[in-house]
Amino acid sequence: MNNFAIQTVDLSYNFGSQVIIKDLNLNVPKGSIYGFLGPNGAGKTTTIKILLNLLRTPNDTVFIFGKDINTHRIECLKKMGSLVEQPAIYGHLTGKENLRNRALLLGIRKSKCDELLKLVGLNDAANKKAGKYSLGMKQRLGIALALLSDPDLLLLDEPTNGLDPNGIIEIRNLMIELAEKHQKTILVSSHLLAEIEKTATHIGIINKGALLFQGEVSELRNLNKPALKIETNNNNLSIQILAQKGIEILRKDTGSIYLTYQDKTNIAQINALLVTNGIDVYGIGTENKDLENLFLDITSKN
Ligand SMILES: Nc1ncnc2c1ncn2[C@@H]1O[C@H](COP(=O)(O)OP(=O)(O)OP(=O)(O)O)[C@@H](O)[C@H]1O
Repeated sequence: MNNFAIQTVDLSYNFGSQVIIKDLNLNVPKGSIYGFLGPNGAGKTTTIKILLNLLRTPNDTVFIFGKDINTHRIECLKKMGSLVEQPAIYGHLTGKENLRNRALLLGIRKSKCDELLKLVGLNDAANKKAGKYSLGMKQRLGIALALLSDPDLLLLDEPTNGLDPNGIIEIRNLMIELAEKHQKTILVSSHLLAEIEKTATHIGIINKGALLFQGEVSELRNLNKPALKIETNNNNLSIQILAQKGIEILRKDTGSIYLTYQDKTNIAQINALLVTNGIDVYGIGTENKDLENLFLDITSKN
């Protein structure tokens, strides 16, 4: 029994001679909200297009719910809904008409459109021209269109790009509802960790086409060990004293030094060590690097 909605095996992709995706092994668990993160140009959209079979490689190794996309193309595509780049919306039609047109094409009952308008919070704006929708409303209509065929898996490429804080919260809540109440698996790309970490259960971090981290959000947080921040009257001498005792100095800035520590007792020992060596300790406390900085650290290393 395969527990992954998406699996890729050593996926690679070139545009001409430029390597865009390198040996990418994505594992997106069923039922997860998988935050696919990376700076601009990292290869997120290209990967999503490969997952949707819009771009193909000579040796595609993409499995959707355990099925090889090349040998089970239609079956795989039926399981997927997507929002990539701009949603395909007709501005001169209302939100409801946009959905009904697509439903007609796909042979889906009309009542499904009303259900979806409600689900994405566009009930009140159903009869308004979509051209007059805000960016956030357009994105939500795009998600409703992607949901028409009732796919198990949604691929959303930067759905919150350009949205104001309210629009971002609405999309975030919608994704949580879709995963928790409707058992959808969602892969959502972003270049901002802060936007994803509140929603995602799993994270994959990509840069220059290579996967740098993949795991549960808690595993990413565990990488984020807190540091002990100390301010003294003589930071250089303090560093020497600490280093002689084998304590690892993480970094220093103009006023403070940052080091590793184990627990509260250890903090007291470090303080005592400095004081007994004649150092005046002005301040000592723990500090967590925020996840955004951790993300920058990870992506700047390759
Ligand atoms: N059609 C194309 N022809 C040539 N190069 C391309 C093409 N599409 C994308 N690229 C290049 O592939 C790389 C990855 O682009 P991609 O759009 O997948 O990144 P991304 O992570 O989605 O970035 P963004 O957040 O900016 O959308 C970039 O260097 C881009 O210039």
